[in-house]
Parts: sequence; C-alpha cells; structure tokens
Amino acid sequence: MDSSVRSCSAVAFVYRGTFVHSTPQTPLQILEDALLGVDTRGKIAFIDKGGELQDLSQTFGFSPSKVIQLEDHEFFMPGMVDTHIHASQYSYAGTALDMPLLQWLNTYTFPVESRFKDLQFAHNVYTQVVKRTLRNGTTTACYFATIHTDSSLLLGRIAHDFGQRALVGKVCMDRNSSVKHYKETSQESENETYRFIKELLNQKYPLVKPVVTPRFAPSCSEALLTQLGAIAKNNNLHIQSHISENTEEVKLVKELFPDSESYTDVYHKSNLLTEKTVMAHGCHLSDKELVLFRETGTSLSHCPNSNFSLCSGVLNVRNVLNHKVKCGLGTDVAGGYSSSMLDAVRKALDASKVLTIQNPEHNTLTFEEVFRLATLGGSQALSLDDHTGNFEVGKDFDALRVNVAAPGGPIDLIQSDRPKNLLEKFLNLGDDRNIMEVFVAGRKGDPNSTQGS
Ligand SMILES: O=c1[nH]c(=O)c2nc[nH]c2[nH]1
Ligand SMILES: [Zn+2]
Repeated sequence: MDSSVRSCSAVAFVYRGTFVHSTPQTPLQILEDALLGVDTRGKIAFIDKGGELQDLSQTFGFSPSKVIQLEDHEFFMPGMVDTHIHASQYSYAGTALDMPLLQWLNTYTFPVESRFKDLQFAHNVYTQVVKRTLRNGTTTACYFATIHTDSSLLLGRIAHDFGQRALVGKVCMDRNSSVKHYKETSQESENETYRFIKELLNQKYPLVKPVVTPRFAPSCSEALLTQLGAIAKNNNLHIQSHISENTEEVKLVKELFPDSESYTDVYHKSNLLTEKTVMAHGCHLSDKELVLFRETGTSLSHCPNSNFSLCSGVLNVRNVLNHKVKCGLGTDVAGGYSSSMLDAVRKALDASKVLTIQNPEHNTLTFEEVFRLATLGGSQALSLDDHTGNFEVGKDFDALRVNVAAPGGPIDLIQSDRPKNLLEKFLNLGDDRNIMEVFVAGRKGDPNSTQGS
C-alpha cells in the first residue's frame, strides 16, 4: 500500500475498513482493514494499513478517535464513470426500443431533443437525470445534451449544483432532414459551440467541463467536422461522438464520405481523434481502425445495453483491449434503457458471454475486468485518470460506500462472504439501496438535496 505523503492540506476525515479498486496492473485490488484519509480539498491524503493508525494520525494530525469504521459487509469502491449518456433522452428511457438506430433517431430521438429549446422542460429532465445517476453511483458522467446552447449550459449548472463530475456537450449537427427545426447551419453550429465553451468555462465550475460534440458523421458536413476539430485543438478540449454502431450507419457513412478510407478515417481527417476523444460503440470497427484509435489515443465507450436494445451489434471488448485502446462503459441512455452503471456492468459481461457462446475460443471478460472498465477504465477513456478512477494518493476522493447487506436492499447474504464475493454480489445483484454514501471530490452528495431546483 502507498502511504506516500503528497498533501499539505489538513485531513478532513478518515475511514477504516475494506477498499476495493483497480490499478493499471491489476483489475481488482482488495485492501482489507485499510485506512484512507481525505484532505480538506477532497483529495486522498493517504491510504495505508489499519495497523499504521498511530503513525498516520501523528503525520497527518488527526485524532484516532475520529476515524469512521465501516460496518460488516461494507466496502468502499471508486465512483463509477459513465463515459456516454444522453441527458436529453432520459425522459423516454425505458421505452421506444423497437427500431434500429437510424429509424430510432428520426422517430423518437430528434422530436424529443427538439423540445430542449424550452428551458423549463430541460431543467426538469436534466435535474432528474443528474440526481438519478448520482444516486446510482455515477460520480462522473460524459453527457450529450442537445443542439441548444442555453439548455446545455443549464445541464452544466445542474451537474455543478449537485456536485457531479461531468463533461457536457452541446450537440452539433448541420444535417438532418427528418425533424424540421432540429438542426443548425454550419456557421450557427460553430458560433454556438464557441459560445457554449466560453460561457461554461467562464463559470469556473471545478468539476464540469465542456466537450466538443459532433453528433456523428451522418449528421455533420465535412466542413463542420473540420471546424469542430480545429476548435477542440485550439482550446485543448475533450471530444465525443459516435462511431460504427450498426451496419446500416457504416454503409451510409461510406456513401456520404466516399473519399474516406473508413468511418474512423472520416474523423481522423478532421483532426477529431485525439488523446481526449471518446467515441461511443465501435461495434463494427476493423482491426485497422482500432490501430488508428490506439495511435491517436482515442478511446471507446462500450454501451452494451444500447447495442442489445437497438440490435446494433456486439462489441468485442477483448479485441479492443488487445489493441491497447482505452475503453470505458456507457449507459447510452436512451438507446440503453437503464441509467445505472451497474446495469452497464452486467450487460458488458453478458455481451462478452454472447461472444463466447458464438466462439468458445473467445476469452470472456471477468467481473474484475468489467469492474475496472466501469471505474479506472472510464476515467482513462475520458482522460480524467489524473483526478479520478481509483484510490491513488493525490486523486480526488470519488467513492461509493457500499453495504451489501443493506436493510431492505436487494441482496440476502446467507453466509459471511469475502470482500471479493461481496463485490461480485453487489455488481450482479445490487442497486442504489446498497449505496450508502456517494462522494465526489471528497464531498458527500445528498440525493434528496433541493439544490439545482
Ligand atoms: O445510440 C445512439 N444514440 C444517439 O442519440 C445517436 N446519435 C447518433 N448516433 C447515435 N447513437
Ligand atoms: Zn449515444
């Protein structure tokens, strides 16, 4: 364990008990009877063995009597990172899953998203999605909003008010023939993207940042993609989009961009593939395209609920990891019907098992590996792993206090289980009733807070 001293701020609180997290080297590290201290800036000041209490209390100047002891069946894990979620689609989550992607967008998605011009409607939906995801243990979310700048700014404010770490994207699209007013001209899209970035950055929210968001290649002209690539580059910003979700879409991109070698090449030509880019789906990427992902540092957001629900495809995450492409999990609400990252964990395991059923040689993902995708992997995919993703000293304390045997919860513990089993049970059977506390940057969230209303 690493007790290296980096912090010079006072210790605000200390927990003692079991901590589980991932490192780049190991998908599951279990620290039993550990002590973790959080400083007044919300950063992890130390993590060490319980037996070091006296020394630590002297070094860090806290009283041993103030240490908070975890109960039996409790552990801390890192907060989960949803690398791809459409906040604006939350209003119809759980419905409208009876069509493939392109028809689904025209029939359900664009009409709903066009309503976010109405700030009152946006306020209502965005407040609910931020509260719900936080309560479900999503401490970091990478959001798509809509084309509307003011309501996208509102989403940033609401995430800030509730204390969620977030990347927020005003959606850009200058091509859409299905819903009359739900598109911009290239110039509007560029100007409004500038305004969105400027106004969001001016707020100086410590945990909320803008992300440049071309919806996907079929919704954007080449000129717009190129403009957005330049904006991201000149301002060192994150980028998010969709890629290779279903085969009809891949075919359409070939028709729309005949001079590009592949779907990945369309984005590459516009300088949209960077260390700070996350692309959702990628079910139908070739190995050659994955190599380009790796070379450019672009990451993938695996959204298995959505891929099943819209019958899009099954991403081979093992192949993605073998190509050393950064990968996290996304709920992709509302193509994915659940806003819970626990559901994303389960569906990721199911997707991997489907591939093994089809090909017994396939090396199925383990629950430990999927746990890493949901936490550290997600933070790497969003290039936020300097700040969050695991319990490394110096990172922000983004964490969930889990009680597997929470009274009234969904899990009956028949015997006393080891921490590894407790984690596996929580991932497979748990829900928000097992999440006793949610911390983001050392601040405890209150799901019943009236902030943001
Ligand atoms: O799952 C998806 N949801 C969307 O809203 C979307 N837009 C483009 N491609 C998309 N895929
Ligand atoms: Zn999506």
